[in-house]
Amino acid sequence: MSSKLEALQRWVDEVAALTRPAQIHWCDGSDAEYQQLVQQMLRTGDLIELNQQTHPGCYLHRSNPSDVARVEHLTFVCTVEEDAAGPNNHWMAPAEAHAKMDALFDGCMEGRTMYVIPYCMGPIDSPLARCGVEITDSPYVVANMRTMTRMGAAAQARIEREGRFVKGLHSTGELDPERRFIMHFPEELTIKSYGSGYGGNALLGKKCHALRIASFQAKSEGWLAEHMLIVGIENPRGETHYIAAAFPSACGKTNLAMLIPPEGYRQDGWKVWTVGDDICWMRPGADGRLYAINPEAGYFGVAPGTSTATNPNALSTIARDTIFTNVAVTADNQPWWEGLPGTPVTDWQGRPYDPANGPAAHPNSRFTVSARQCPTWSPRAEDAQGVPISAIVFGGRRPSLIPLVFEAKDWKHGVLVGAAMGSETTAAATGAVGVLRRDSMAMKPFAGYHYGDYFRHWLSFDQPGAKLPKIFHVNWFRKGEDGRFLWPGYGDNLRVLEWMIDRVEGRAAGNETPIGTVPAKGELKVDDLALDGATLDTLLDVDHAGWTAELAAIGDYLQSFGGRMPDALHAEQQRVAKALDTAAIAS
Ligand SMILES: Nc1nc2c(ncn2[C@@H]2O[C@H](COP(=O)(O)OP(=O)(O)OP(=O)(O)O)[C@@H](O)[C@H]2O)c(=O)[nH]1
Ligand SMILES: O=C([O-])CC(=O)C(=O)O
Ligand SMILES: [Mn+2]
Repeated sequence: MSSKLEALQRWVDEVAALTRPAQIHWCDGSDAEYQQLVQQMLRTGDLIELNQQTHPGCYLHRSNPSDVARVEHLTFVCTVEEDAAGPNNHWMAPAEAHAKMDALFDGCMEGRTMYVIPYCMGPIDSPLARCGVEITDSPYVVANMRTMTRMGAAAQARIEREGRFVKGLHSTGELDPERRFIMHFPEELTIKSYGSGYGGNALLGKKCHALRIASFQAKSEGWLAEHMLIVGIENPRGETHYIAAAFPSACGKTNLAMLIPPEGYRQDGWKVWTVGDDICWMRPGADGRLYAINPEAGYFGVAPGTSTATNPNALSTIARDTIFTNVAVTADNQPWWEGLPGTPVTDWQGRPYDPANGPAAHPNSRFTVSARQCPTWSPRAEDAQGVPISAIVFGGRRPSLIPLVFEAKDWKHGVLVGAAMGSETTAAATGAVGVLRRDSMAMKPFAGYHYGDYFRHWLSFDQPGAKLPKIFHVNWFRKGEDGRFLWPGYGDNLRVLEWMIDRVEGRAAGNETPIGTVPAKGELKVDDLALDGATLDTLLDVDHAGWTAELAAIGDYLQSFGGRMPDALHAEQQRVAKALDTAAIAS
């Protein structure tokens, strides 16, 4: 055994001494191991078999009804210095947090199996990839980690070679919301999560490692760990542009990453390639461009709303070998959620379906599935060097004001546009839904350090010789007075992406406004859409009075981060505010 593996063995021994499991299982990631876990979970009721004729290899997991989403109020970043975590995080002193967590973990695995999961985030041979080991007492977590990461022997070999890994300790505990904490120790590359079995709280490779810990590492190592999808758009000439887009949780990343081009585009030969649907790690390459990998190997996607009309690619992806969490089931035992045809008979809690109890599927019900099952899976997802990014897109759920699309003037403006992002809250986190909040770069719940330092890090990529992506902002969620979405969305979002690519290629002149460049008349290809001229005008309108108020609110928001907020960002906010003033005087 090498000395590096000893560090891992020592930590596993320490954890075992604390949690006192009946046995320890080192996961190898094999098919046989997965099948064994499934059989075991079918026996214990952790998994329920779905209709194997229609959905081979598909199972349902019903979680505790109090444990169905991320718990942002119980999620902490524990840095030595409080200000390093910033006002965007909950903070606890590391010693206090360790003491609190170790008391919870004390003896918590008695009589149970402790699983040791070596995993790699990113292609196993990629210099951009990073490894971790999750220790858990949940077979459901093991099964999901196998789909979501490169888990098992190859990851362990890389860990032994590198001698460096993120330590993640997890126990579902008693699922008592009063005894539930998700703690991050970025300076120690350590995560401790107790009392929840839900995805974002328990699959530690995902948000805890690949976003909170990785963003902290990325800051000192010169890269970016972001809550972004990565999609390749291939035009009829065979040229592919890769676009990375940050939308908050349950705001359309999976859907955009898998979009199916509108009929006319398909006939013309447009193709879409899915590289990632949730997380993106990017760094500058030798040519000055940003190169991105998807650290994940699977999708943990939102089920409700997924249908043949909205996301047929996702539906084909999840037709087999998928774990569904908190969906409803039909009379013939098929998974069901709002948006699908057919009728549910059993709701997500296993009760006979009664509309009086609310939706049949939980609004944050999810599917876990291998990325390779997606019909548009891009082989470039395995590219060790990553894909070059042509455009970065920010967006959120904004029922008013924010146009369908606009382009930032330059990188600095783009960082402001990302910092200023706002969105209505969704069911992906516990708490009220539909409340507008700032969610800078869609990283409010995930930036592992002070937002002021984070924006400074973003600004630092603007170096001589850098060939940075153009930055855009989109809003698929603008509503009319009747409360309905003005823009058809989904596949038709390709029309907006095409305009972005035209801007990147210098083919579209655009229309400059104080907040950025919007498509000029005729530049968005919407002729074959049932969209009247007035609606399109509304979608692209820049309401100066509304934007003046928005810029003031953005200014207050930036101020709230105090002295760590870079002056350049304040200056940029003032520049845009002034441009709006000047335009108002001129008109
Ligand atoms: N109106 C409208 N709804 C959309 C659009 N794209 C996605 N949605 C809906 O938004 C919800 C969430 O979409 P996802 O694509 O799963 O969200 P995500 O950003 O991947 O979410 P996380 O996995 O939580 O990070 C689903 O119910 C979709 O149907 C769109 O273009 N227009
Ligand atoms: O983390 C999760 O549980 C799912 C997810 O992608 C998000 O909430 O953004
Ligand atoms: Mn997400």
